[in-house]
Amino acid sequence: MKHVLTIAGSDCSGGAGIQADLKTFSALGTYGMSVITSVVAENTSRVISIHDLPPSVLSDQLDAVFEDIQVDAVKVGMLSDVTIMETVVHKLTFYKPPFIVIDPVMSAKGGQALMKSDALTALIDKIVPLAYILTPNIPEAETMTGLSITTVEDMKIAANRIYSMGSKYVLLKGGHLKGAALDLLYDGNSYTTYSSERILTKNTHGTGCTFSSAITACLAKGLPVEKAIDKAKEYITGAIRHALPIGKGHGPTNHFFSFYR
Ligand SMILES: Nc1ncnc2c1ncn2[C@@H]1O[C@H](COP(=O)(O)OP(=O)(O)O)[C@@H](O)[C@H]1O
Ligand SMILES: Cc1ncc(COP(=O)(O)O)c(N)n1
Repeated sequence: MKHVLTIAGSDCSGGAGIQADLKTFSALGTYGMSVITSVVAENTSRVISIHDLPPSVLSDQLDAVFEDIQVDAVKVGMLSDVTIMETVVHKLTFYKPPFIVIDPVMSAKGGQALMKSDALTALIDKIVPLAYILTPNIPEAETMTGLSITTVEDMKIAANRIYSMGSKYVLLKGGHLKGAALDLLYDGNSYTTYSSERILTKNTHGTGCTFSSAITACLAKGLPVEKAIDKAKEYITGAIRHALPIGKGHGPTNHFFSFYR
C-alpha cells in the first residue's frame, strides 16, 4: 500500500481540509497521514476562527512522519501565513518527497479568507516552485495573475502565466465558471482539458481538497499525470453527485458514494 501525506488545515466539520484529504486517501486505497497547519473552527456555512500552529509544532509533525515512514506523495493545502509557508518549504526541500501536489487555498466556500493577503508573494515565490502539480481554482488564479478569467481562452492565458511561476504542471480548475465543469492542465507545451457535466448542487464544501487529494493518491499509486487527473476527476464528480445535504450551508463531498451506486 502507498503512503500519502496531507499538510493542511483542520476542518472540524469534516468536509474540507485534512478530514476530506484523509477520507479521499482511504477511499482510493492508500495509507493517509496528516500534518496540521492550522485548526479552523468552521462548518458548512461559516468560519468562526483560525488558530495557526506554531512553526515548531509544524516542523515536529513533519519530522515525525518523514523520519519514520516512506512518503510516496504529498498534498499541500491551507498555509495561512508566511511563517507556515517558510517552514513547509524548508522541510519539503530537505525531505524531497517524490510528488508534491499543491492546492493554493485562499478562502472557504463562504468567502472567508484562509490565507493572509500579505502571504501572496511568499506563495508565488516560495511555494509554487515546489509543486509538481499546482491546482488553483478560478479566484485563486485571478489573485495570482491579476487577470480576469471568464472563458477557456482566459484559463489558458492564466495557466501559462502561473506555469512561468515555477510549478511543473498547472491544473486550473473551472468549478467557478458556468457551463461544463472544465479543468485545464498545462505542462509548458500543451493544454489538456478534463470535463464533466456541471452538477446542480450547493453542496461543494471540500471539492478542491478532495480533488487534489485524489490526484495525489493516484500519483502515489504510480499513475502518470494525465491518468491520475482522469481518475481523480471521475472521483470528484461522483463525490459531488452524491454530496451530503447536511448543515445549513454548502454540504460536503461524499467519499463513500461508490458503495451506494
Ligand atoms: N457543480 C459541479 N459539478 C461538477 N463538477 C464540479 C462542480 N463544482 C466543481 N466541480 C469540479 O470540482 C473540482 C474542484 O474544483 P473547484 O470547485 O473549482 O475547486 P475549489 O474547491 O478549490 O474552489 C474541479 O474538477 C471542478 O471542475
Ligand atoms: C481547513 C480548510 N482547508 C481548505 C478549505 C477549502 O475547501 P474547498 O475549497 O475544498 O471547499 C477549507 N474550507 N478549510
